[in-house]
Amino acid sequence: MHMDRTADYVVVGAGSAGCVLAKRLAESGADVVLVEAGGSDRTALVRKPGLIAIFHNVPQLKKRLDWGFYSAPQPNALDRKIPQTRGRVLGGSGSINGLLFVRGHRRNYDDWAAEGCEGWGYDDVLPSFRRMENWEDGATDLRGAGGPIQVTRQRDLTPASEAFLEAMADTAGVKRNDDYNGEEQEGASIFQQSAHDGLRYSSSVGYLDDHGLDNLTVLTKATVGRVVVRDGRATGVEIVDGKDRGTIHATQEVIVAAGAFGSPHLLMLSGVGPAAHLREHGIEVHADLPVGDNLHDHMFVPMTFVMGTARNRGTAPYFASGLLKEWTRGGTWMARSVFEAVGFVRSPQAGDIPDLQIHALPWSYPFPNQDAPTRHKVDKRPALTIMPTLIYPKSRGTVRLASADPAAAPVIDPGYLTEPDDARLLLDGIELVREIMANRLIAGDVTAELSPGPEFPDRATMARELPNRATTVYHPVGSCRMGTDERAVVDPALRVRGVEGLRVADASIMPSITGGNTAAPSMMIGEHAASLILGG
Ligand SMILES: Cc1cc2nc3c(=O)[nH]c(=O)nc-3n(C[C@H](O)[C@H](O)[C@H](O)COP(=O)(O)OP(=O)(O)OC[C@H]3O[C@@H](n4cnc5c(N)ncnc54)[C@H](O)[C@@H]3O)c2cc1C
Repeated sequence: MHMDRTADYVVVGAGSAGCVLAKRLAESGADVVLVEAGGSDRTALVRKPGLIAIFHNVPQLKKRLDWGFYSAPQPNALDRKIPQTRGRVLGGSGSINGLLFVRGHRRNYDDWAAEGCEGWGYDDVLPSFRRMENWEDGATDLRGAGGPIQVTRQRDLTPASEAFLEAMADTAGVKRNDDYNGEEQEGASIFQQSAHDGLRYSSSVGYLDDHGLDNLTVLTKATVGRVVVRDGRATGVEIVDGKDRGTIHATQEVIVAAGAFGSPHLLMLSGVGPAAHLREHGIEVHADLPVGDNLHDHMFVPMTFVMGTARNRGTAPYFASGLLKEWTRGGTWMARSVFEAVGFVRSPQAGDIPDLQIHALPWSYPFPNQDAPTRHKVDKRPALTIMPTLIYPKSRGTVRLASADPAAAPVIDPGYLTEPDDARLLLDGIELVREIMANRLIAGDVTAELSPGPEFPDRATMARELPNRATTVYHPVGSCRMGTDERAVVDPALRVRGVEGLRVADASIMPSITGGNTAAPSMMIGEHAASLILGG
C-alpha cells in the first residue's frame, strides 16, 4: 500500500534516543510518527538480559536484529574489518547492548558547554538524566526516581568479581565507589544496569510499551530512504521499503535519530553533507556540511584470566541450564547484564579525571578478537574477562556514502588507532590490569592468563600485538557534531545548520564522547531534545 500521511513531527529511528523523543513529543499532544527500519522487540532474545551472549555468538540470530555493518579495513589494526554492530529493531542498539548504565563524567558535558554548546553543561542535562530513570536507591539531588528506565546495581557478584574490585581499588589507589553516576565517577564499583526483574529496560520497553497515546504511531519495518527537503526546509520523509512505502509529511519538524551511522547516512542521501562527496554520487546538495566527520569510538582489549571463582562457563549445557532455571524460578544471572564490575581510574597520562574504564565480566571472551580471520576461540572454563578501555580516544574517522542507493551500507571508517596516544593508553591499561591480577587480594584465585597470555609478557610484545586485539566497544558517536563553528552539523538546539525544520537527536550529535558507555547519554539526548523542541 502506498502511504501518504501527515504528522506534526516525524522521528526517524526508534533507538535509544528516538523512542524517548517520540514519546515525550506525543505527551505534549502533538501528532507524532516514529519510523523504524527494524521490527518488534517483543522477543526473549532482546528482553531477557542474559540472552545477549547467545545473540552475539549465533550469527543467524544476530542477523535478525543487527544492520551487519563492518568498518573499512583499518590500516592501524592490520587492515581488520571490525564489526560495527547496530540494532535494527525497536529500541535500536539499546535492544542488543550490554545494559550497562553510565552517565559519563560531569566534566564531559561541561566541556561541551565550554566549547559553545550552551545548555548542555552537566547542570543543564541533569534534569534530563533524572527524568528518565528510576534508580533503585531512590531520588536524590543527582539521581532520579519514578522515570521509565529502571536502573539497578548488578547483584550476587561472583567471588571473582568481588576480589577484582578489591584488588583494583588497592592497586590503582582508588576507593570503592557506591555510585559512579552520583557525586563522583572515580573508583571501583559494581556496575549499574538498565534491567529489573529479569527485563531489559531499553528505551522501547521503558517509553513505548503500553504507551496508550493515540497520537503516537510507531511504524516498524519501514526504512527511510530520504528526508524530503524543499526550498531549504525539511517537509517529510520517504519510506522506501516494507508495507508502508510512501511519504510522511511533517507540518512541524523531521527529527533524525537513526544513530551514529544511520543519521549521517540519511542526511547525505538527502543532500545534506560534504558537497563534493554528494555530487560524486549525483545527489543534489541542499546544505554543504561536515556530516560524517568526527566519528569516534571507544576501544578495549579483552584480557581473560582463568579463575574457578568466576563460576560461569561458556558451554551450551551451562546456558541451557541457566535458561531453564531462569524460566522456572527467575532471578538468575540470565536476568541481568553479563558484566559485574567496573573501575574508573587514571592512567599515568591522566589529568584530574579518570581516563581509563575497566570493564569486568565473569565469562571467557572470544580471542584474539571477534573478527579474527580464523574462527575465534572461546575457552569453556570459568574465567574473568577484564577490558581496559580507552574512554577519550584522539583518533577520528568518517562515515561516507558507498552509493546513492539507500539500501547500500555506508562506508564506516572509524580511523582506529590513528593517533599513537590511543595505543599508548591502551597499553597503560593492559599493564594496570596485569598489576591488579598480581595483587595479593586476587592472585591466589588466578590459575592462568589465557589471553593475551604468556606469549606477550611485556609492553613491547603487547605493543606489537595490540593492532590484532584492540576492538570496538560499540560506542560510535560524533558524526553529526553539535557546535557553533564550521565543524558543526547541528547547532546547540540540534537544528541542522542551513535547513529549516530538521534536527538530529542521537549519539551522533556528541561533539566528543562521554567517559563511559553511551546508551544512557543517548537516552538523555532524547529527553533533552524533547525539552528543546517543546521549549521546556
Ligand atoms: C553490541 C552493543 C553493546 C553495547 N553495550 C552498551 C552498554 O552496555 N551500555 C551502554 O551504555 N551502551 C552500549 N552500547 C552503545 C549504545 O547502545 C548506543 O550508544 C546507543 O544505543 C545509541 O543510541 P542511538 O539512539 O544513537 O542509536 P540506536 O539506538 O542505534 O538507534 C538508531 C535506530 O535508528 C534506526 N534506523 C537507522 N537508519 C534508519 C532509517 N534509514 N530508517 C528507519 N530507521 C532507521 C535503527 O534501526 C535503530 O533502531 C552498545 C552497543 C552495541 C551495538
